[in-house]
Amino acid sequence: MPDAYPFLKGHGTENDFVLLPDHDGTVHGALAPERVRALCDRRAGIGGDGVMRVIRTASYAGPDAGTLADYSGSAEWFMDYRNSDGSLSEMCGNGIRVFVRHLVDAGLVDGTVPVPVATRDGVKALTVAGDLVTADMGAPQVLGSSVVGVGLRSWPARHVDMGNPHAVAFVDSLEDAGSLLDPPAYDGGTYPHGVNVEFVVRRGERHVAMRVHERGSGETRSCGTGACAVMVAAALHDRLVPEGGAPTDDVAYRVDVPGGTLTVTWTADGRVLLTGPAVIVASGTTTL
Ligand SMILES: N[C@@H](CCC[C@H](N)C(=O)O)C(=O)O
Repeated sequence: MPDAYPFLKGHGTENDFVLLPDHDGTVHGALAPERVRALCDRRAGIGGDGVMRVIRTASYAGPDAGTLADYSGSAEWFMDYRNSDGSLSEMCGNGIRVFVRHLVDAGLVDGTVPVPVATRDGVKALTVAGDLVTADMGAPQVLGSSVVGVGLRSWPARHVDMGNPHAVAFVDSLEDAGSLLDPPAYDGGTYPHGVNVEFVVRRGERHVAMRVHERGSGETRSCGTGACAVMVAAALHDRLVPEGGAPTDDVAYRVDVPGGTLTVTWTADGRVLLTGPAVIVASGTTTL
């Protein structure tokens, strides 16, 4: 590994990421958890909710490379995503939108046509329209119910899988979840690999607001997969979509997060589309 190597910093609705270009897999080797933690450190590092290595799918040689090899024919680029604690996640909805913003800015893809990107949850298609980037997140899995807790309080939660696990709890006030410095309590039987927990309030018709405690990153200012899980839970609660079914027409919700606003659409053919801003705000070199 060189002494200094390039990085970029970007965010989507203030869910922020360090991007590490390593196109041919020659710069970083295995991305050790302690390096991810150092990069994400907001005082001693660059700061971020996660790290994304920008690597060609065919060049990735990590332990799960066998699965990803199936994707290399359909997606040139792989989003190698890590949470700020160094753990892997299958998917990151804001991250993949920032990832594609970088690919377009750098001239690595043609942003006028859908861009396929490989993730640990399969290949996603991204489209860019001005400031907005839309990720086709595929079909949600609605898996039943659970309970989450903060301190002495607990709430029923809907289990929605967007490639990664979510527990969505409707609350009276976003303040109910308190400071969220510690992870909410959850059922380890339902979520053996941990869970992202969303607290949701209604703001109006097809309009909700949320806070999130992300697995591996703590409370963040936004979570794209979380916004999708919240929208799915809200549309089911509002009976706009039948339990176990898909919408008859496209259904769209505005989802406010502390860092901005996302739009989530559940399409008549059962896919969830996540739309919002995504920007690159800095680039440089780092020795971390
Ligand atoms: N912020 C992301 C989700 C990142 C992964 C998550 N913390 C997990 O461990 O599943 C998003 O925008 O979806």
